[in-house]
Amino acid sequence: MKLRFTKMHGLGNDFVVIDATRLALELTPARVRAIADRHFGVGCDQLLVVEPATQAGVDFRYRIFNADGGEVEQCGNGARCFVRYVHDKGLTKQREIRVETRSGIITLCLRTDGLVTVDMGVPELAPAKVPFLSASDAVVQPLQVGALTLAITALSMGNPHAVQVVADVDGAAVAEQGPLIECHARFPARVNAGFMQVVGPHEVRLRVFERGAGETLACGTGACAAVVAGMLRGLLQSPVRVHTRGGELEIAWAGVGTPVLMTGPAVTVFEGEMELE
Ligand SMILES: N[C@@H](CCC[C@H](N)C(=O)O)C(=O)O
Repeated sequence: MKLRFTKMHGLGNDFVVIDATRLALELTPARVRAIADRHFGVGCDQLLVVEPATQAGVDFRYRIFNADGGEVEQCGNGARCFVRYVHDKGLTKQREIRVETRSGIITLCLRTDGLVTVDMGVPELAPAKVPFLSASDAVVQPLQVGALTLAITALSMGNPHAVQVVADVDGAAVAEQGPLIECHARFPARVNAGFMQVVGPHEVRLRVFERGAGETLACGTGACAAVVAGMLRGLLQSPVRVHTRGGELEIAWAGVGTPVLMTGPAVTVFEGEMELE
Protein backbone atom coordinates (compact mmCIF):
# COMPACT_ATOMS: atom_id res chain seq x y z
CA MET A 1 0.00 0.00 0.00
CA LYS A 2 1.33 3.43 -1.00
CA LEU A 3 0.93 6.13 1.62
CA ARG A 4 1.49 9.86 1.16
CA PHE A 5 3.13 11.71 4.04
CA THR A 6 4.56 15.09 4.98
CA LYS A 7 7.78 15.49 6.97
CA MET A 8 7.60 18.35 9.47
CA HIS A 9 9.39 19.58 12.57
CA GLY A 10 8.92 21.86 15.55
CA LEU A 11 12.37 23.00 16.72
CA GLY A 12 13.95 19.82 15.32
CA ASN A 13 11.47 17.50 17.08
CA ASP A 14 10.52 15.78 13.83
CA PHE A 15 7.31 14.23 12.60
CA VAL A 16 5.82 12.18 9.81
CA VAL A 17 2.28 13.51 9.32
CA ILE A 18 -0.42 11.44 7.62
CA ASP A 19 -3.84 12.61 6.46
CA ALA A 20 -6.29 9.87 7.46
CA THR A 21 -9.41 12.03 7.09
CA ARG A 22 -10.47 10.00 4.01
CA LEU A 23 -8.47 6.85 4.59
CA ALA A 24 -8.91 3.86 6.89
CA LEU A 25 -5.41 3.39 8.21
CA GLU A 26 -4.46 0.48 10.40
CA LEU A 27 -1.42 1.56 12.41
CA THR A 28 0.09 -1.34 14.30
CA PRO A 29 3.09 -0.65 16.60
CA ALA A 30 5.27 -2.52 14.09
CA ARG A 31 4.11 -0.26 11.23
CA VAL A 32 4.76 2.88 13.29
CA ARG A 33 8.25 1.64 14.18
CA ALA A 34 8.95 0.90 10.51
CA ILE A 35 7.92 4.44 9.43
CA ALA A 36 9.88 6.07 12.28
CA ASP A 37 13.05 4.04 11.64
CA ARG A 38 15.82 6.45 10.62
CA HIS A 39 17.67 3.86 8.53
CA PHE A 40 14.98 1.67 6.97
CA GLY A 41 12.01 4.08 7.08
CA VAL A 42 11.30 7.80 6.75
CA GLY A 43 12.52 8.58 10.26
CA CYS A 44 10.84 10.67 12.96
CA ASP A 45 10.47 11.13 16.69
CA GLN A 46 6.68 10.91 16.43
CA LEU A 47 4.09 9.94 13.84
CA LEU A 48 1.08 12.29 13.75
CA VAL A 49 -2.25 11.26 12.25
CA VAL A 50 -5.04 13.62 11.21
CA GLU A 51 -8.46 12.00 11.55
CA PRO A 52 -12.05 13.29 11.40
CA ALA A 53 -13.44 14.48 14.73
CA THR A 54 -15.54 11.96 16.64
CA GLN A 55 -17.45 14.55 18.67
CA ALA A 56 -19.41 17.77 18.09
CA GLY A 57 -17.69 21.15 18.44
CA VAL A 58 -14.27 19.80 17.47
CA ASP A 59 -12.54 20.14 14.09
CA PHE A 60 -10.24 17.10 13.97
CA ARG A 61 -8.91 14.15 15.93
CA TYR A 62 -5.15 14.35 16.52
CA ARG A 63 -3.39 11.03 17.17
CA ILE A 64 0.23 10.73 18.28
CA PHE A 65 2.53 7.71 18.12
CA ASN A 66 6.05 7.63 19.57
CA ALA A 67 8.91 6.17 17.50
CA ASP A 68 8.72 3.01 19.66
CA GLY A 69 5.21 2.36 18.30
CA GLY A 70 3.21 3.35 21.36
CA GLU A 71 0.21 5.67 21.04
CA VAL A 72 0.38 8.58 23.52
CA GLU A 73 -1.83 11.33 24.87
CA GLN A 74 -0.18 14.58 23.88
CA CYS A 75 2.58 16.24 21.84
CA GLY A 76 3.15 20.00 21.95
CA ASN A 77 5.56 20.49 19.04
CA GLY A 78 3.33 18.17 17.04
CA ALA A 79 0.27 20.27 17.84
CA ARG A 80 1.89 23.31 16.24
CA CYS A 81 2.74 21.24 13.13
CA PHE A 82 -0.80 19.81 13.12
CA VAL A 83 -2.49 23.22 12.66
CA ARG A 84 0.01 24.26 9.96
CA TYR A 85 -0.58 20.95 8.17
CA VAL A 86 -4.40 21.07 8.11
CA HIS A 87 -4.24 24.70 7.01
CA ASP A 88 -1.63 24.18 4.26
CA LYS A 89 -3.44 21.06 2.98
CA GLY A 90 -6.74 22.95 2.70
CA LEU A 91 -8.45 20.67 5.22
CA THR A 92 -9.67 23.84 6.97
CA LYS A 93 -9.60 27.57 6.36
CA GLN A 94 -9.82 28.34 10.08
CA ARG A 95 -6.70 29.71 11.77
CA GLU A 96 -8.03 28.60 15.14
CA ILE A 97 -9.04 24.96 15.51
CA ARG A 98 -10.06 22.64 18.30
CA VAL A 99 -8.71 19.10 18.21
CA GLU A 100 -9.42 16.04 20.30
CA THR A 101 -6.45 14.12 21.67
CA ARG A 102 -6.22 11.11 23.97
CA SER A 103 -5.96 13.54 26.89
CA GLY A 104 -8.78 15.91 25.93
CA ILE A 105 -9.45 18.88 23.66
CA ILE A 106 -6.80 21.50 22.92
CA THR A 107 -7.06 24.75 20.93
CA LEU A 108 -4.46 25.63 18.29
CA CYS A 109 -4.02 29.03 16.66
CA LEU A 110 -1.99 29.69 13.48
CA ARG A 111 -0.98 33.33 13.86
CA THR A 112 -0.57 35.72 10.95
CA ASP A 113 3.17 36.01 11.73
CA GLY A 114 3.49 32.25 11.04
CA LEU A 115 4.05 31.21 14.66
CA VAL A 116 1.56 28.94 16.39
CA THR A 117 0.08 29.38 19.86
CA VAL A 118 -1.40 26.31 21.52
CA ASP A 119 -3.61 26.28 24.59
CA MET A 120 -2.19 23.08 26.08
CA GLY A 121 -4.79 22.83 28.84
CA VAL A 122 -4.52 22.84 32.61
CA PRO A 123 -1.57 20.88 34.06
CA GLU A 124 -2.46 18.02 36.41
CA LEU A 125 -0.46 18.13 39.63
CA ALA A 126 -2.05 15.31 41.65
CA PRO A 127 0.38 12.33 41.66
CA ALA A 128 -2.38 9.84 40.80
CA LYS A 129 -3.24 11.82 37.65
CA VAL A 130 0.36 11.87 36.33
CA PRO A 131 0.49 8.88 37.14
CA PHE A 132 3.25 8.94 39.82
CA LEU A 133 3.25 6.58 42.79
CA SER A 134 3.60 8.81 45.83
CA ALA A 135 1.81 9.24 49.16
CA SER A 136 2.77 12.94 49.14
CA ASP A 137 1.61 15.76 46.85
CA ALA A 138 4.71 17.90 47.56
CA VAL A 139 5.96 19.92 44.57
CA VAL A 140 9.50 18.56 44.96
CA GLN A 141 9.80 14.84 45.63
CA PRO A 142 12.76 12.48 46.02
CA LEU A 143 13.26 9.87 43.29
CA GLN A 144 15.85 7.15 43.82
CA VAL A 145 17.78 6.50 40.60
CA GLY A 146 20.63 4.06 41.16
CA ALA A 147 22.80 5.52 43.91
CA LEU A 148 21.37 9.02 43.41
CA THR A 149 18.35 10.66 45.04
CA LEU A 150 17.01 13.13 42.49
CA ALA A 151 14.67 16.00 43.39
CA ILE A 152 11.90 15.91 40.80
CA THR A 153 8.57 17.61 40.15
CA ALA A 154 6.06 15.19 38.62
CA LEU A 155 3.14 16.57 36.62
CA SER A 156 0.99 15.86 33.61
CA MET A 157 0.54 18.06 30.55
CA GLY A 158 -1.84 15.39 29.27
CA ASN A 159 1.29 13.20 29.22
CA PRO A 160 3.59 12.46 32.18
CA HIS A 161 6.69 14.51 33.00
CA ALA A 162 9.40 14.39 35.69
CA VAL A 163 11.36 17.65 35.81
CA GLN A 164 14.61 18.19 37.68
CA VAL A 165 16.70 21.35 38.01
CA VAL A 166 20.34 21.03 36.94
CA ALA A 167 23.24 23.48 37.22
CA ASP A 168 24.38 23.08 33.60
CA VAL A 169 22.13 21.48 31.02
CA ASP A 170 25.05 20.76 28.66
CA GLY A 171 26.73 18.63 31.31
CA ALA A 172 23.51 16.99 32.57
CA ALA A 173 23.44 13.18 32.68
CA VAL A 174 20.59 12.97 30.15
CA ALA A 175 21.79 9.81 28.38
CA GLU A 176 22.54 8.00 31.66
CA GLN A 177 19.58 9.06 33.83
CA GLY A 178 16.99 9.53 31.05
CA PRO A 179 16.27 5.82 30.40
CA LEU A 180 16.25 5.03 34.14
CA ILE A 181 13.77 7.82 34.93
CA GLU A 182 11.63 6.97 31.85
CA CYS A 183 11.11 3.41 33.07
CA HIS A 184 11.15 4.06 36.82
CA ALA A 185 8.74 1.81 38.74
CA ARG A 186 7.07 4.85 40.37
CA PHE A 187 5.88 5.99 36.91
CA PRO A 188 3.57 3.11 35.86
CA ALA A 189 2.88 4.69 32.42
CA ARG A 190 6.61 5.59 32.03
CA VAL A 191 7.56 9.26 31.89
CA ASN A 192 9.30 12.03 29.93
CA ALA A 193 12.42 13.16 31.85
CA GLY A 194 13.21 16.89 31.80
CA PHE A 195 16.54 18.51 32.75
CA MET A 196 16.13 22.27 33.28
CA GLN A 197 18.79 24.91 33.89
CA VAL A 198 17.35 28.15 35.26
CA VAL A 199 19.06 31.12 33.60
CA GLY A 200 16.81 33.81 35.13
CA PRO A 201 13.18 34.25 36.22
CA HIS A 202 12.03 34.42 32.58
CA GLU A 203 14.57 32.13 30.91
CA VAL A 204 15.54 28.45 31.07
CA ARG A 205 17.58 25.96 29.07
CA LEU A 206 16.01 22.53 28.69
CA ARG A 207 16.77 19.02 27.50
CA VAL A 208 14.18 16.23 27.54
CA PHE A 209 14.66 12.47 27.33
CA GLU A 210 11.30 11.54 25.85
CA ARG A 211 9.32 8.44 26.67
CA GLY A 212 9.33 6.20 23.61
CA ALA A 213 11.70 8.37 21.55
CA GLY A 214 14.89 9.09 23.54
CA GLU A 215 16.40 12.58 23.76
CA THR A 216 14.84 14.88 21.16
CA LEU A 217 16.02 18.33 20.04
CA ALA A 218 12.96 19.85 21.74
CA CYS A 219 9.81 18.74 23.56
CA GLY A 220 6.80 21.06 23.64
CA THR A 221 4.94 19.43 26.52
CA GLY A 222 8.33 19.11 28.26
CA ALA A 223 8.81 22.89 27.95
CA CYS A 224 5.33 23.50 29.42
CA ALA A 225 6.02 21.03 32.26
CA ALA A 226 9.41 22.60 33.02
CA VAL A 227 7.92 26.10 33.28
CA VAL A 228 5.06 24.87 35.49
CA ALA A 229 7.57 23.02 37.72
CA GLY A 230 9.87 26.06 37.86
CA MET A 231 7.01 28.40 38.74
CA LEU A 232 5.67 26.03 41.42
CA ARG A 233 9.19 25.87 42.90
CA GLY A 234 9.31 29.70 42.98
CA LEU A 235 12.18 29.87 40.48
CA LEU A 236 10.36 31.30 37.44
CA GLN A 237 7.79 33.94 36.48
CA SER A 238 5.58 33.88 33.39
CA PRO A 239 6.27 34.32 30.52
CA VAL A 240 9.34 32.13 30.20
CA ARG A 241 11.64 31.74 27.19
CA VAL A 242 12.68 28.09 26.88
CA HIS A 243 15.90 27.42 24.97
CA THR A 244 16.10 23.89 23.62
CA ARG A 245 18.80 22.33 21.43
CA GLY A 246 16.51 22.92 18.42
CA GLY A 247 15.38 26.49 19.13
CA GLU A 248 13.13 28.55 21.37
CA LEU A 249 9.60 28.45 22.73
CA GLU A 250 7.67 30.96 24.78
CA ILE A 251 5.56 29.53 27.57
CA ALA A 252 2.98 31.51 29.55
CA TRP A 253 1.08 30.26 32.61
CA ALA A 254 -1.12 32.24 35.02
CA GLY A 255 -0.87 29.62 37.79
CA VAL A 256 -2.62 26.59 39.28
CA GLY A 257 -5.96 25.77 37.67
CA THR A 258 -5.25 27.75 34.46
CA PRO A 259 -4.08 26.52 31.04
CA VAL A 260 -0.52 26.71 29.72
CA LEU A 261 0.04 28.65 26.48
CA MET A 262 2.89 27.60 24.22
CA THR A 263 4.11 29.67 21.24
CA GLY A 264 6.66 28.60 18.64
CA PRO A 265 7.31 27.66 15.01
CA ALA A 266 6.08 24.76 12.85
CA VAL A 267 7.99 23.86 9.69
CA THR A 268 7.23 21.66 6.66
CA VAL A 269 10.36 19.95 5.30
CA PHE A 270 9.19 17.76 2.39
CA GLU A 271 6.41 15.60 1.01
CA GLY A 272 6.77 11.98 0.03
CA GLU A 273 5.19 8.62 -0.63
CA MET A 274 6.13 5.42 1.13
CA GLU A 275 5.35 1.76 0.70
CA LEU A 276 3.49 0.51 3.78
CA GLU A 277 3.67 -3.27 4.27
N1 LIG B 1 7.68 15.60 21.49
C1 LIG B 1 6.50 15.80 22.17
C2 LIG B 1 6.02 14.77 23.14
C3 LIG B 1 5.72 13.45 22.45
C4 LIG B 1 5.13 12.40 23.36
C5 LIG B 1 6.06 11.99 24.48
N2 LIG B 1 7.26 11.37 24.01
C6 LIG B 1 5.30 11.04 25.42
O1 LIG B 1 5.51 9.82 25.34
O2 LIG B 1 4.51 11.52 26.23
C7 LIG B 1 6.17 17.23 22.52
O3 LIG B 1 6.63 18.12 21.77
O4 LIG B 1 5.43 17.48 23.45
